[in-house]
Amino acid sequence: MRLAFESVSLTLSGRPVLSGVDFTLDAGEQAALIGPSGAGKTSLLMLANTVLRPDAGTVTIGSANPWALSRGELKALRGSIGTVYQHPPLPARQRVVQAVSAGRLARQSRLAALASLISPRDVEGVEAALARVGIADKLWSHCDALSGGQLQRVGVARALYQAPSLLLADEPVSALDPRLAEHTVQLLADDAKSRGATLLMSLHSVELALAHFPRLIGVRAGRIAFDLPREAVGDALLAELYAGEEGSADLSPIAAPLLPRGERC
Ligand SMILES: Nc1ncnc2c1ncn2[C@@H]1O[C@H](COP(=O)(O)OP(=O)(O)OP(=O)(O)O)[C@@H](O)[C@H]1O
Repeated sequence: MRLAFESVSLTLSGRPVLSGVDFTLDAGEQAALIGPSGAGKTSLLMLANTVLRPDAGTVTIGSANPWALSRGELKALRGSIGTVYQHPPLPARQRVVQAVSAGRLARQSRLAALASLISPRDVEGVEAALARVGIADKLWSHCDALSGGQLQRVGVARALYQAPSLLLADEPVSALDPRLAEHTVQLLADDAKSRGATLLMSLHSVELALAHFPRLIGVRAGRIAFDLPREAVGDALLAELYAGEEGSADLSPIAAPLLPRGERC
């Protein structure tokens, strides 16, 4: 599914967050969003999944402007967009099987969705998605009994189960150890590729972005700083992108974003 931003601007609580954002991902294309904390990566992803509405400019998903659609059409469009959140918004007492099943809710009638929330119908399918992220044993656990990393993997399994045409991921591996992070980014990239889905993923790790994505979009202070094939993203460009980040003076431009979020704040 194609995703296009044209001169998109966003203001939140009276504060300009994004301005003049232009880029296009063709159907099946994959790109990583990188940039310093507070640059606007999450906001951009929330515009792409229609959680936020732009103040100016146009977001086009497939061939549709979501904000020109009827309620029913918008619901259908949202069903074809999957988002992996850094902190998956899962109710504490919900069971993992229900959380993952919910990935397909938007595609069901209201009645079927309600019934499946109470008693998931495709337990095998959900278990298979959980197995892909290594936590099939958590199928019947409550979400509040999981670690942060396990919760992130539930969020990934939910997106895999949904199999959306446009997959958006916001720091989906920030709570995972390096080996699991590597595996999970590869899993999402392979899954999107095998289905011809479009993938846009924000990452603090420039190393992961360079290793797994053919195209990198750098965001700084609410603007696109660069949008280039990975071969063209060198140290000087990265140093400029992350200039002023705490600790960046002591670290190579590549190493700085590799540090876990908490250690950079
Ligand atoms: N609801 C809000 N009201 C006002 N400002 C907001 C709101 N949400 C985010 N912002 C601001 O918008 C800017 C962009 O935030 P955003 O979360 O999109 O950045 P980010 O690049 O994803 O950051 P990080 O890498 O730390 O997650 C930040 O300066 C943030 O403080």
